[in-house]
Amino acid sequence: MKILNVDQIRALDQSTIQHEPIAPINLMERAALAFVDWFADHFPATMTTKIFCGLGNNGGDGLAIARLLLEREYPIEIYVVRYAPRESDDFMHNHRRLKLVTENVRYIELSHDIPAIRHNEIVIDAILGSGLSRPTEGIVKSTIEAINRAPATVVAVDIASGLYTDQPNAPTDVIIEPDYTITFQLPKLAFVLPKNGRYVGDWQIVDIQLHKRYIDLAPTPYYFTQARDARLLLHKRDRFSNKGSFGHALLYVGSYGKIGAAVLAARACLRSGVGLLTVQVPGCGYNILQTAVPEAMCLPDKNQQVLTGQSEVESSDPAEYTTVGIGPGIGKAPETLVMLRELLRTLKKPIVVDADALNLLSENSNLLDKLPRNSILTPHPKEFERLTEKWDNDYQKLTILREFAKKYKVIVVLKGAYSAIATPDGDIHFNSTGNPGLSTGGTGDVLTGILTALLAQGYDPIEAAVLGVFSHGLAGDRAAEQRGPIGMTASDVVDSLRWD
Ligand SMILES: NC(=O)C1=CN([C@@H]2O[C@H](COP(=O)(O)OP(=O)(O)OC[C@H]3O[C@@H](n4cnc5c(N)ncnc54)[C@H](OP(=O)(O)O)[C@@H]3O)[C@@H](O)[C@H]2O)[C@H](O)CC1
Ligand SMILES: [K+]
Repeated sequence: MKILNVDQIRALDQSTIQHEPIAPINLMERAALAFVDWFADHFPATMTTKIFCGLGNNGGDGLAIARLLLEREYPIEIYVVRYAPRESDDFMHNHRRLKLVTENVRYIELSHDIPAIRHNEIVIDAILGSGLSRPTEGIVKSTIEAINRAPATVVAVDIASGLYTDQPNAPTDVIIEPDYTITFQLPKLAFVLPKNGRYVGDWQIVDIQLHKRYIDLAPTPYYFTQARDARLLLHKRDRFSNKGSFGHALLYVGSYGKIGAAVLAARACLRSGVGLLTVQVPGCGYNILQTAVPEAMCLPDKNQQVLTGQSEVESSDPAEYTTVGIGPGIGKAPETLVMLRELLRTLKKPIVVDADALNLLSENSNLLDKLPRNSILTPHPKEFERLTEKWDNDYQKLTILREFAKKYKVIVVLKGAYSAIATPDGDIHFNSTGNPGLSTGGTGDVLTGILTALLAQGYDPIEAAVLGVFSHGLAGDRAAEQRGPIGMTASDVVDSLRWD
């Protein structure tokens, strides 16, 4: 699913009006109805609902929502925040329609007009939407502060008032802090950025049938991966396939004290459909790996403690494998750096690079140029910062991320809530799955195993990254259902992987 910018959203609105065709006021009615359907599914008609409307189209939505909720017999109190002399046409139209069914519309011009809000009430925020053009001030700001102080449940219409759709807010900006945001048709870039968490709450998209062809043709670097997008990427298995059809992956993982990382990555790789798996671990990991993961072949490194790439048994030529994953638990020993350097010198096919392999790259940045094209790097924000530079805000971080992926022609999975996957073409795919339970040791090793398995099976590297990150998050969501987000472990994530 695409994420469009404010100008495109406005143009999409116009395109829908022209091509459907539909009168603007009827489109507003459709949006209001979609909101009210969601609202009625979540809150009973016994709860007092205070709705705060601005003077633009977001406020117009609010007035239409108020009328529709009155029809459904919700006890509604309607407040219009009169911050300017002019209202939008569709606001005025809905104002007139509302006045036909109720006299009960109050106006907030001064602070003392702001009502007290109690804890068992619901607030609907329709003050400002995607038309925000400057920081909130005056009576708008005071109303938002009063709503934020109140103990009520707050639901934002389209986007929290005061939050920019696709540009950074200043730290001093006053913005609604909703429990829910019900947004129209498309996700907004602001929703997937970490600093905005409290200004978004639990967000959901409602479909208002905006012009599909416009959306299909609109250029954007930003995408949001949902289940239906991920499902399209999944390769079907041929009935006559054999284990040779799904590649042979090599994992360079583990060091003394961190063989668990090797086990997790190996298990995840096997649970993600790799044909054959060989795991190279330091000598000390041999018995552990062979016992814990009998499905994998094991190459014990000559060195007992760290990886050097030299094996006890036979010399492993990484080029003979379909792909390589490197990093989980490997540490940063000088011998391991030599191994990484040699790997990057000789290998020309995409690999997966994680954890200490990334830290070795940031300490030896001349190696970045040597990364095979379309390799997948999986840093968390601290690792990414070490590879690049500090950022001031989430938008600047996205710019740095895109530039890095373009410059080195690699795919970067920046891990976190809504992991951001940057491609060498400059696109960013935000992931929709996952939960705070994934913030536990070993889940990154699991992701490396998954991505390595997908590359081994011949997935296009961008598709491997998008699908792998989605499936990892989904497994995390299943694990959280079973164990709860606090009790779940990385092993639970491996056990929850499913590919259907
Ligand atoms: N496109 C869609 O999918 C649909 C959107 N709908 C709803 O429409 C809003 C966007 O409506 P719009 O009128 O463009 O914007 P707002 O309601 O946010 O308000 C704009 C007016 O507010 C002024 N403004 C901007 N910032 C501030 C501020 N900080 N304080 C006070 N006033 C502010 C702005 O003034 P300008 O000087 O910038 O012109 C405007 O006067 C969208 O969010 C949806 O809720 C639909 O109804 C259906 C389809
Ligand atoms: K709003």
